[in-house]
Amino acid sequence: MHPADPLLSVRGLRIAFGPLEAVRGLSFDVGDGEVLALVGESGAGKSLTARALLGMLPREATAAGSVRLRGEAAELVGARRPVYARLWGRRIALVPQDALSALSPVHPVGDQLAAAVRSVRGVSRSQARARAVAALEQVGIADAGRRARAYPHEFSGGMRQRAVIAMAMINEPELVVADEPTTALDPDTQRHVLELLARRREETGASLVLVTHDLAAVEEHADRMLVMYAGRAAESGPVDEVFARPRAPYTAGLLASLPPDAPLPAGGRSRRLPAIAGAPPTLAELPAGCAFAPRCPLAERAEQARAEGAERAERAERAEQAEGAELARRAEPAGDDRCRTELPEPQRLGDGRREVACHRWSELPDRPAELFLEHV
Ligand SMILES: Nc1ncnc2c1ncn2[C@@H]1O[C@H](COP(=O)(O)OP(=O)(O)OP(=O)(O)O)[C@@H](O)[C@H]1O
Repeated sequence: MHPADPLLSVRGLRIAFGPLEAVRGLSFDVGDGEVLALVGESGAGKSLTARALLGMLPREATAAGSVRLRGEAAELVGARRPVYARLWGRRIALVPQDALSALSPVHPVGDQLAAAVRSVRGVSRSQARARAVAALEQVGIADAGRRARAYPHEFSGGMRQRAVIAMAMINEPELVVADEPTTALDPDTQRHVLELLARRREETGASLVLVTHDLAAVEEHADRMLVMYAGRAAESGPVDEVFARPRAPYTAGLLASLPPDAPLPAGGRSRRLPAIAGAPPTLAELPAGCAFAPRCPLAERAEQARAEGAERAERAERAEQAEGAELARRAEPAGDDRCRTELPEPQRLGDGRREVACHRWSELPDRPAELFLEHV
């Protein structure tokens, strides 16, 4: 890769379990110091994508496509363990969902951090130890010298997650992949841990791929977002632009279900929010065209228009108005069935920083949340 290339470049990534494809041709870049959020409902393929970047896919998964890290000669998709072992901690690191799975229960936390330092740098035991204590201090663990001697089970959930962030950052990797790093925590701790992750990222200048369901966190901490649906990108672009004007109906539906900042109406204890009806398809039942079509108000509107057009044409035909039938057929340009039959490919919009994979993105109204209100 050229020095001007992005730090990470993913092209046509596919991840399958036997005949079932969970990630179906995903391409994206991550620039230096950039925070890219991967969002989308459960099962969209976010975690698998994150794990593919780290060479940590489940054994039974097969991967195809390309993952390149700038400066690495090796193609990382399908790379053998020694290739990744060279990168782990030094160039790429994981902040997992579950801190306990990342920490050994039988060694004090400080020893684990020190071992991580020594695995990468030729420093003495006492230097590594000092570095471990400093790393715990950097993530806001008070009395770090004493706490370094404690075992993971002696830490609270929030402290463990901080320790895992310290571990991921200790050798200042260029790319950190955080897979739902706060889901196991209570909301207040979630906020603090995310802020900490963002601060450490900034201090080290690392790039971050953040897998999350939390759109408020995306708005606050990410530069760009990639919205995934059924293993593909529905939309991607700078966070402020996507939030201000989503282009894919799926993104619009996700954003519409975010609680608004405005206070509740007087006397109201809750408000009904627009929501996307239904659930994503399972891997075994992916629809032929756009996977979102069965839940998409634009696809539904087109379907209706098509049905009405066909009905009018039929009526005209019955009345032997051949000309009328032809006109009725032509009068419904929005009524074609591309959504149900053709997989939408990502298209670049404007200056190329945004992409959308939707046949009907140009039909999305200015206030798309209203499209989803009908489904509440
Ligand atoms: N080891 C596995 N064997 C079979 N299918 C799997 C395996 N791991 C993941 N999958 C399937 O791949 C799809 C994508 O999973 P993935 O965990 O990447 O989704 P996700 O978007 O991260 O969801 P969540 O937000 O719930 O973590 C899901 O349908 C999941 O059931």
